[in-house]
Amino acid sequence: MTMTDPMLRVLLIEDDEDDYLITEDLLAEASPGKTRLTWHNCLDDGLAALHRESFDVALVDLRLGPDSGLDLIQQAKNEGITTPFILLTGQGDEELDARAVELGAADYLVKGRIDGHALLRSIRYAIDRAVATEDLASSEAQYRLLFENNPTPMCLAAPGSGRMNAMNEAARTLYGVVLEEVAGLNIADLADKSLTGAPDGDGTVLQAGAGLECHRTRDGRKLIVEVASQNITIGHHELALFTLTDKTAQIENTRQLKLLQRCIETSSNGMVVADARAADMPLVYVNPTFERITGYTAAEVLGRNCRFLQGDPPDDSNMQALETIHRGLADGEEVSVMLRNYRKDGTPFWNDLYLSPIRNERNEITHYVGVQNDISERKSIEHQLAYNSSHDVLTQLPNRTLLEDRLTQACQFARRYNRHVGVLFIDLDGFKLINDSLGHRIGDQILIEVARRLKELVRSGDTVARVSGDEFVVALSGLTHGSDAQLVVEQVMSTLANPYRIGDVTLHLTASIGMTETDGNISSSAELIQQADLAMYQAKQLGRNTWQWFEEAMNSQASYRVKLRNQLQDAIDNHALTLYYQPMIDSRTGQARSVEALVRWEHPELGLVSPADFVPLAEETGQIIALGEWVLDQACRDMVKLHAAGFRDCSVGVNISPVQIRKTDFLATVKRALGESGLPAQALDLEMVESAVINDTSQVVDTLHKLRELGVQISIDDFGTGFSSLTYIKQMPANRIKIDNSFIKEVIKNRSDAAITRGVISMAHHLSLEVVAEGVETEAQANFLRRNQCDLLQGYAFSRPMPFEQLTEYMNLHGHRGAGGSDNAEEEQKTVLLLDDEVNIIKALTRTLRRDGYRILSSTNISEAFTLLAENEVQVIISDQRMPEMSGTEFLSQVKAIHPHTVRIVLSGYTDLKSVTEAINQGAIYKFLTKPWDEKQLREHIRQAFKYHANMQPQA
Ligand SMILES: Nc1nc2c(ncn2[C@@H]2O[C@H](COP(=O)(O)O[C@H]3[C@@H](O)[C@H](n4cnc5c(=O)[nH]c(N)nc54)O[C@@H]3COP(=O)(O)O)[C@@H](O)[C@H]2O)c(=O)[nH]1
Repeated sequence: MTMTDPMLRVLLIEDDEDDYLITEDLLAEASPGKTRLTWHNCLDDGLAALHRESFDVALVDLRLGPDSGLDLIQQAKNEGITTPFILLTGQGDEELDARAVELGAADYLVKGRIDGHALLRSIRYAIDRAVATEDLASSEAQYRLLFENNPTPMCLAAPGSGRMNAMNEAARTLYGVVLEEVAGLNIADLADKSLTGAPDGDGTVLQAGAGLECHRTRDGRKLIVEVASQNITIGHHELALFTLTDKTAQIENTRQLKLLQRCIETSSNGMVVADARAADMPLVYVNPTFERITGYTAAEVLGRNCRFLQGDPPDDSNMQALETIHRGLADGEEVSVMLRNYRKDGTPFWNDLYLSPIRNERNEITHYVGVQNDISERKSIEHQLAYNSSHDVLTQLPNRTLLEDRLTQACQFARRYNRHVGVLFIDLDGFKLINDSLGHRIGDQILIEVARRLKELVRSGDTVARVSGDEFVVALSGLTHGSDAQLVVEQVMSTLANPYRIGDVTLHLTASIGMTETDGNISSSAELIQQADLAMYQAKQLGRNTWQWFEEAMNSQASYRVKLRNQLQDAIDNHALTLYYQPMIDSRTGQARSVEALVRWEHPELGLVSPADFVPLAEETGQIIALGEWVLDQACRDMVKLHAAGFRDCSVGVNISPVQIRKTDFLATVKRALGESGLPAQALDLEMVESAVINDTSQVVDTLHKLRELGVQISIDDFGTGFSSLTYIKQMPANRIKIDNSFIKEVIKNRSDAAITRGVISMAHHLSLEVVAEGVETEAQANFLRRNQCDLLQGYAFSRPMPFEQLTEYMNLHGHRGAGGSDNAEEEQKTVLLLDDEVNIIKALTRTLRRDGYRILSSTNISEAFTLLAENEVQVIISDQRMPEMSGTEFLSQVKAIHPHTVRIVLSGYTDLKSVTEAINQGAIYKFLTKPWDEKQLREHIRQAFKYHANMQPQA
């Protein structure tokens, strides 16, 4: 029955026509005119009708000729026919009834037992059921469609076992599962089994009752899934419905966003965001660094345009930068500018600002982000560097670069206005000495003071510059005449000569000044400085503390010196130097027992160059250090060879420049030379002029003492030409004095020279020093010197300086083949005299010293001691201080005068400081030892005393 056809359309498939007629009657009786019955009498026709037409119900007889109504129903169902069936049979049969229902028949009626109403009721019931079943099927299909096509991935699984019942397409796509696989899956198969515990959702909000799980797709991709489940019943089945929302991308995005936020928050750059669409572009975000740089809090600035940073009134220096910003804003482009901004407290800072537009998907500018960097510190360093590159840090004076600049300007001015420029090159005399001896702190103070005095002296348009350590330049501009510079130089000289008071120290300084002048027509300002420098050098040569004008000839001298200096450096580097040796002859034996090493330069063009020509230059340039080291090393090596040839007692004198000895590592240099060559320290004699210690006492004298302790010998060279001050001689722990050849030259004719020579020999001997006469050219000179007990003679009379190869030959003829210092031979002669009025002390001392094998003489009274000294060769005397006849120091003072070569020691139980100090100062005693004595120490003192004596003595 349809809306268009109100008749009930009934199909009867029945092989018995009577039954058809009966059925027709029954229907007509029960529902007259309301049914339309169609009859077919066999299975095939019935089925064809069912396919062809639409019926509300089909009544099917059980027996259809050879066929069964049940087969028809089954076939019809199989072929998709949904028409409800009622099975008609001739008899009741329960089994048949059940089978019919099983096949989908709506009812089972027994023919002959039903009336029209029952039939109609059964038909209506069958139709209703069919409609209900169809409705249900359609609703099921709708739900399946909804499930299958739901965009949210979903699964249905058995609640207990988790066996998968269904997975919708979204879920299958998500996990990469094909439909056929679903039945074999378990809900647990979706989870990532390598991980335990819930993943970090990074604050992702989940629906109530849901949880996050780590899952894996079939191809191994990791998923973070929000899983929610609920139990549902479908049909009579209890099922769990899982909704699986993929949160992987969302969580990753959240993480990225948070990271980005943290970066912005912790950035060392200030960051601001302004809303480009709101009126006046207010700030909508500032990061903490912005707050730190500017001093404003976010709350104070959000909603405001950031121009408040530009100060009130706005800083004019920002004009150009602001223009760039406005242009960038108008063009929607990025800009980078440097702004002078102001913090909340009003202090300015340099803001290195980078402004960039942010666009939305439609390419519209929505915001501007500004990245700011406080570069105030960098700016100030740049400023400082710029200043330092043109100024001297210590004195704050312009340096050479700025000086040259100013000189160039001064020359331009001079050319234009017909004026002159004067340049004074000032070098402080002996400043290095002050620096080295009093320390850099005092040196620096002096330089600052010099700078101050010079600045005070010149006019404002003039320039005072510091061009190196102790060198200053004064540039005088706009002079009417070049010679006007002379007026200034005199003032400079006298100003600088005023005393310098630095703390407790008062110092006097002079300066050597070179001057030049120009009318401005020069090729470069550097040339002008160089001219003044050359003139200054000339002033130095003239004895310092003076000034000198530049002359053209100085240029060629200077270039010769520069050439020579370079060539000398090559000679040092390429070992083009050589050593000559000149023997020193023992005046008593006539044998050579010492030699002096004298350096020579084998110059490719000039031939053999004398050290007199290049040593002073090397001293000036500092090349003497490398040169001197080479000489020392070579001399030690040569001497070891000479010793090996049998001349073991021969020592070598090496000239040491004051520049060398002042170097703090000089001691180490000597030790290294001795160590590397194997030469005994006693065989090395360092010859130095007395001026080496002048003004520079403490450090140099200390070094000399340490050298003496090593056993190295010290000679005072060129004695008589310098101060010949006894104070210096006393300070220098020397063994020898070398009388300068200027005294020897005329010694046999000139009474003064003879007197001086005799006096020096005598004084030296009284100081237990050996004397060498230099420049002995004649036998007569030699005889005079011998008669006056000069110990050693050196000069052309015996030999000129010669190369080492010749020296060996010379030594074979004139040298002394020494025993090489056999300890036993020396010890046999070692005699010590003990003087003490207490016998027990004598005995105790004898016991102590006997162990060292000395010959021991002793006495308890002074006159006997004098007798013993006259009769015996005594080297060391130990005397008591408190004796009845006279004090020990008095006794030893007398002994010194008579037996100067003895080594004299006081051993005392009490200390009269005054007499002891006097005795020591007069050189009467070598050591002052106290009673009671430490045996070991005493023996060591005596051993040292013998050694000291041996070193003092001319070698036999
Ligand atoms: N710092 C160093 N100075 C050195 C070194 N080698 C040499 N010098 C010094 O150079 C100066 C010149 O030395 P030189 O030309 O070698 O002259 C020496 C002798 O040759 C010369 N002499 C020797 N005997 C005579 C003589 O009978 N008559 C005479 N007219 N001259 C003679 O005297 C010079 C030795 O001088 P001195 O050193 O003072 O004993 C000179 O000052 C050398 O010191 C070096 O390696 N380092």
